[in-house]
Amino acid sequence: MTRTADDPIRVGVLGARGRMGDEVCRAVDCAPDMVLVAKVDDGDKIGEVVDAHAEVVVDFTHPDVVMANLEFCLANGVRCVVGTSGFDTARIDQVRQWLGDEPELGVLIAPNFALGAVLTMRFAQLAARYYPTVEIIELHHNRKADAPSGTAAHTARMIAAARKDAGLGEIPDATTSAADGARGASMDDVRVHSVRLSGLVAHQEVLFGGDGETLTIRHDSLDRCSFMPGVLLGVRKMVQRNGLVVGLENLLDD
Ligand SMILES: NC(=O)C1=CN([C@@H]2O[C@H](COP(=O)(O)OP(=O)(O)OC[C@H]3O[C@@H](n4cnc5c(N)ncnc54)[C@H](OP(=O)(O)O)[C@@H]3O)[C@@H](O)[C@H]2O)C=CC1
Ligand SMILES: O=C(O)C1=N[C@H](C(=O)O)C[C@H](O)C1
Repeated sequence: MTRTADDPIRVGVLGARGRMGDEVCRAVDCAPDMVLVAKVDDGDKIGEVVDAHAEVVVDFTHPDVVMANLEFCLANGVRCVVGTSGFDTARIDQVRQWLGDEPELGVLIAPNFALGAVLTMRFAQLAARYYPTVEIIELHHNRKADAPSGTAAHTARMIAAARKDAGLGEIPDATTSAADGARGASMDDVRVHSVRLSGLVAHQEVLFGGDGETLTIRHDSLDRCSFMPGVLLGVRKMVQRNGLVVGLENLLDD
């Protein structure tokens, strides 16, 4: 279907009964320039998004199913805004391959849609070159499916790239662990510690250490509404943009 600027964006939501999906359905319902045309959860047929002529699908499902969802949407001409975690370099390359050399569809994969989380990652990337040591602590509700968080993995990747550009070597660490996991997981050679507690939503600290000083950058999502402006921005941008975008930061200054 061809769209005019006045047409509301037809949005489908995958994972619609989940914590994030439910919030996204409400945000889309309240957006004057969007219409919610399909709500799909586990056990429903994903083909509903095609039958309903969704232009953009928002996926907040599970790392185990998101790739199949993406493959289906792209094969059926539906643009995608993806919040689901679990995207490593291999998955990102696969999505790029599905889109092809001259993409006619757009996909946004955003490890975190909260403005403060995006800024935390940018600030961490800026600070990384100046400090010999850095570790990440991510803290989430205890019903989260995966660890470490997608945001922490992305932050570690950004820090590792900045350290490499600055010619910094391995992070010095003289500790011998007496218990498995005591030093967290190594993501791109950056230590990531995952805390899971009821009562939490989504939080992250990036700790830098130098000579006689530390710098801590912390972000807290206290409510899932913190993700909604980013999700809606992603939908508005990706309805008209082709190709793969990884990270909301790449759409903020457009
Ligand atoms: N990028 C970001 O800013 C954010 C990303 N996330 C990520 O989003 C994902 C979802 O998080 P959250 O909402 O808390 O998780 P939930 O478990 O609350 O929601 C996921 C929903 O997806 C459903 N589902 C499972 N498989 C399918 C499928 N094949 N098709 C459609 N729906 C399916 C689940 O159903 P059932 O329970 O029956 O299996 C569930 O209702 C996670 O990967 C999380 O890390 C979360 C917050 C912010
Ligand atoms: O599961 C969550 O809740 C979140 N998941 C994303 C992640 O894995 O980074 C984003 C945010 O941290 C909330």
